[in-house]
Amino acid sequence: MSTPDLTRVPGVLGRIVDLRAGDYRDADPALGGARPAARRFEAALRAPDLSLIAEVKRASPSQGAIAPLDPADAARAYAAGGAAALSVLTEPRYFDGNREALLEVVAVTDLPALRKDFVVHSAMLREAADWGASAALLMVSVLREHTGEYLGAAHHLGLDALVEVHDDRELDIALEAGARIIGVNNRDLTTLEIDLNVSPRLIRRARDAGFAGVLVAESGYRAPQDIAAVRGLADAVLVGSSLAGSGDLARAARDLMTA
Ligand SMILES: O=P(O)(O)OC[C@@H](O)[C@@H](O)c1c[nH]c2ccccc12
Repeated sequence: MSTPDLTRVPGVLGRIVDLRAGDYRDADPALGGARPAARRFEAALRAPDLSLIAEVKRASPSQGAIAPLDPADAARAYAAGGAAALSVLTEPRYFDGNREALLEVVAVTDLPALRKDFVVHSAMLREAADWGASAALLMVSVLREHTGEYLGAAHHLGLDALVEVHDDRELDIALEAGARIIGVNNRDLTTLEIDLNVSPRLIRRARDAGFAGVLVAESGYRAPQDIAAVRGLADAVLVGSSLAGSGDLARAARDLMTA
């Protein structure tokens, strides 16, 4: 597999992916044999109502420390609060994530889990599958023209892929690559600024282009009114900070999704 040219990735995102690429520089790129596709993450988001993907997020570059969550406790609380799927940060420096967080979450719930990291090496996908994740995040802002290749690798490993975009050009790449699940990030990861109009706009564009897969609105959702803007448009919302910092994760998840 080829390595994306990370020198073109700007801002905060560029710093994070550089460090991640360093972490995996000597990792074995082999994917191993094909694994069966369970499609559990995708299936969980295909419910008639708007689904919640709740994120185990202890810190972020924009906020610093959010809450010292115990991943297993957080996963149980999110499940009790009605989440359809979970997202677990495994990036260590900026998000205080790690492998153990994902392993603990997978051990205590039946909900499908997404490995949320800055995938820049095929070994990161093999790990995601080995650790029990149902899906991995693939960021078009990082992978660019390699997105299709990484999508193929994820599928080879039996993983679903959440292919993340933030603008029109990235959406075109995701559609062309054959993504089955597309996430639209309201946050510009190069500046960390949030614009809640990005998701509805690009989700409409994807549907107008005939995309029949799953669409996820990501980042910046704090109140039921924010969620209202993507009801009937998105299949799911991905929410981290506002739930993680709430003190009562089950209740916060339930309240946020109540129309
Ligand atoms: O904490 P928020 O604003 O609810 O956002 C959650 C999630 O969308 C965000 O953590 C995220 C979206 N894409 C990413 C890529 C890498 C790291 C983090 C992210």
